[in-house]
Amino acid sequence: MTREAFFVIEGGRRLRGEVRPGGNKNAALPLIAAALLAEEPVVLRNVPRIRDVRTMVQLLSELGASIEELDPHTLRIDTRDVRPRPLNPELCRDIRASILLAGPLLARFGYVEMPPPGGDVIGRRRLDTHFLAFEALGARYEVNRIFRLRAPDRLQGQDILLDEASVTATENAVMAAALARGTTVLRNAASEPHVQALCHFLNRLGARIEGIGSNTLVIHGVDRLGGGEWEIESDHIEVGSFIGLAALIGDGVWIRRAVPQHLRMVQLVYRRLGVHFEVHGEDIYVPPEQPLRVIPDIGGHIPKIEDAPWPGFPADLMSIAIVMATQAAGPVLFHEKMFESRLYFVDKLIAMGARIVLCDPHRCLVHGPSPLHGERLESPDIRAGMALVIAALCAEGTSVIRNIVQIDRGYECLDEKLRALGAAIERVER
Ligand SMILES: CC(=O)N[C@H]1[C@@H](OP(=O)(O)OP(=O)(O)OC[C@H]2O[C@@H](n3ccc(=O)[nH]c3=O)[C@H](O)[C@@H]2O)O[C@H](CO)[C@@H](O)[C@@H]1O
Ligand SMILES: C=C(OP(=O)(O)O)C(=O)O
Repeated sequence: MTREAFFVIEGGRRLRGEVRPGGNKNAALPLIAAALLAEEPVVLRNVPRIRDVRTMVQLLSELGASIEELDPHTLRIDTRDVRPRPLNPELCRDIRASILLAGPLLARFGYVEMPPPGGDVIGRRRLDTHFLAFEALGARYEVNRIFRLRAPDRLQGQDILLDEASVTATENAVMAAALARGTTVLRNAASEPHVQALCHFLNRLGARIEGIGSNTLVIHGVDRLGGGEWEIESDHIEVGSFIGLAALIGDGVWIRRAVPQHLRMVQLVYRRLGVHFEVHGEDIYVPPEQPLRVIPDIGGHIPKIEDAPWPGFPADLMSIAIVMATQAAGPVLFHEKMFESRLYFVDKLIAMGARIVLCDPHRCLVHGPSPLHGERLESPDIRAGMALVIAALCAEGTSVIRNIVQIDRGYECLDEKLRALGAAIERVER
């Protein structure tokens, strides 16, 4: 019988001290996939020990890669013995990032057959942009219950306009184009920190990618990629989550190695909720006693918080910002433009006492502050799960959060980190 894990949280404790975020999940996953392109071993440091990474590692191992854990956060990946084999459908369904195996496998073997990916249930997650890019590079594809991609002749560089700035589609296109014949120009490319990390890592292995950080990438195909090492940066979404938590119930919290360069938009948007944090070199300090108050737009208008591709406000911080808004005085409109079902979790916040109107699947109006009380909750996805943990830590009384397997997908040792800050949170397994 499989055991179920849940969090039991006693709200109302003030948090104080310091916390160190894990490596960026959405960087680790494409970097592990990119190891398939390298003809020599690669070493990845600061790899987060989270479920999604374990699944990705298992997928590569089943393909024949040899993966050694040099220390708890360092992987040495050698893919020289990888051969084209059917991919495990259950593992593919577990994570969205399994689709990231398509680009490197296509570039390396000219053929991929794979089951569809899974990932967070936050709305329909289209893959059309991935196939648009592969087709432009010369691949043919069939999409039935499984995806089949064929490019018997080497992929050929092209000038490609992506129909949306999809993160994983950009990563797949870059990996496929890195070994293509000739030059690819990838327009309307995503430029999130993890996309940039992938491009820099590939360059370290010998790829020739220009325009990193912009929305036009120029990829000069090379004949081979060698080995190399890379240190994954801290997860800016985890940092944004801790800032939110510390602003609500912190008595002074330091976040170490917090990649402040990736938090400029977060800082602007959190300011609308009256939340401030200080940057001290690579660290961030969230001061206590923040007067959480929604700052109206010029003219006294109700402000709006919406997500957008980088350098816009990250979609993965919307749920966190919504919980923050429940404790800030005044009204604020949230417009979730990227995912169709991410906002449904606000029903759980309403059950805890939050004053929120879900206007439609994409918009909700939050009017705080409202005291929250403990509830029995279920975590629908990683970020809503983290948002519910924050709400439970703010609430009066005890909350039970089930389905924390979702939270474990993206946050490493969350309960241990929170306990070290003074939170009353226990992981219970039954
Ligand atoms: C493994 C991984 O890296 N997952 C991340 C990746 O998912 P993923 O790569 O799947 O997300 P995409 O960037 O493809 O798209 C996310 C959503 O935004 C919409 N969209 C996208 C681009 C655009 O210009 N306009 C637009 O509306 C898409 O239709 C989709 O509904 O990026 C998402 C957006 O940052 C994050 O939430 C996920 O955590
Ligand atoms: C949506 C997320 O992840 P994935 O794309 O892996 O489902 C996330 O990290 O919030």
